[in-house]
Amino acid sequence: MDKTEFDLIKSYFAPLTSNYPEAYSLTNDAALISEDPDRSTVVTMDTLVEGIHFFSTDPAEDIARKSLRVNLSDLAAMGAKPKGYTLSISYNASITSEWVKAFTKSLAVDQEAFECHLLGGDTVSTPGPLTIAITCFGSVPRGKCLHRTTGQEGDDVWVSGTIGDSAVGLKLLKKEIKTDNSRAETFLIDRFRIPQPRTLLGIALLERDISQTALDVSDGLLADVNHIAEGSNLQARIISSRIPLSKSFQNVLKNTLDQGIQLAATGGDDYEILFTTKPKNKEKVIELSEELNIPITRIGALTQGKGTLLLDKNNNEIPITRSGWKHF
Ligand SMILES: Nc1ncnc2c1ncn2[C@@H]1O[C@H](COP(=O)(O)OP(=O)(O)OP(=O)(O)O)[C@@H](O)[C@H]1O
Ligand SMILES: Cc1ncc(C[n+]2csc(CCOP(=O)(O)O)c2C)c(N)n1
Ligand SMILES: [Mg+2]
Repeated sequence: MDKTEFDLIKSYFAPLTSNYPEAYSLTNDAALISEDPDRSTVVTMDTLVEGIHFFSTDPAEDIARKSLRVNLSDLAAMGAKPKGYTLSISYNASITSEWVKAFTKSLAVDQEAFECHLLGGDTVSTPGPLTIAITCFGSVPRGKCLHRTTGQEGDDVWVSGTIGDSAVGLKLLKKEIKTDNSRAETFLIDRFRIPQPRTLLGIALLERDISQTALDVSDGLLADVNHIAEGSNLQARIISSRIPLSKSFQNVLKNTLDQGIQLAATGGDDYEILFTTKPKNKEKVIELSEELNIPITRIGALTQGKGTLLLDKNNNEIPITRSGWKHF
């Protein structure tokens, strides 16, 4: 690294606070967050570690986007509007100032797109892998948010976007599978590297009272829906044929689609919103899907019982050995 930590902060990080005066251009020890009496602040954090969450060969721009966007996805799952974030980077010896320049340039673009600002952070060195930790702040109407524990018996289970693209993108990057369809390959790898937080969907679900129960799919669809099942003391019944798969996913896995659906249901890194609603809200969900131009698919329901079942067309349970990512 040819710059000191103070040079990095001044050259690359301070400009990211330019639309947030209470960060004082990173010249103080900390920043302020002014409170709005009508809103509650939502806070979440996610840490990304090289080799665990991304590859050292991923472009700096994509590592930046992924670090911020996985946090924005958590805010969306709470129904929150993004506001700002703090950023801690543990640099190892392979990181150059050119890398930091590309990383912060990409953050600037996302800040604009998602209307959130850098508030502060921390800069350290590490003998270990590059590690990026972001704490993100957002806001909701005072005291109101989407929960994991409020599912009701008879609720429909819905999911945004398509599921499983990232898991296939990861397998392509790891060369565990191959395809000669280069357009599909690029699409799937982009889905792995560049999550699309469903910010407007989360806000609309909460503010229009369409749903009170949601989370974002990060570990794996079945593992994550099970948080809602467990938290709500109910059983989630997911119909395997209803899980939305992209054309690229289907094309690349066309010879092994049965295993492919299991990969989609458990692979993780989707960053789509999974939510439940009363069946009477079906039309509102369909209207919202059209308004936001995001596919939203009904994939199952909550019933009396325990746990999460993946069901085939004949309502028989499909056995699953691993429902999602586990760090240990
Ligand atoms: N080390 C920790 N200390 C305090 N709270 C934690 C810690 N780890 C997780 N949590 C809290 O536990 C809850 C669940 O966190 P978890 O990381 O499993 O969910 P998530 O962030 O939605 O998933 P993912 O990390 O896969 O995106 C959150 O409320 C989170 O703030
Ligand atoms: C290089 C590489 N190998 C494997 C994966 C898969 N992966 C890692 S963590 C995680 C769950 C979400 O993380 P967390 O629970 O920490 O938020 C998933 C699906 C990846 N993203 N990158
Ligand atoms: Mg987390």
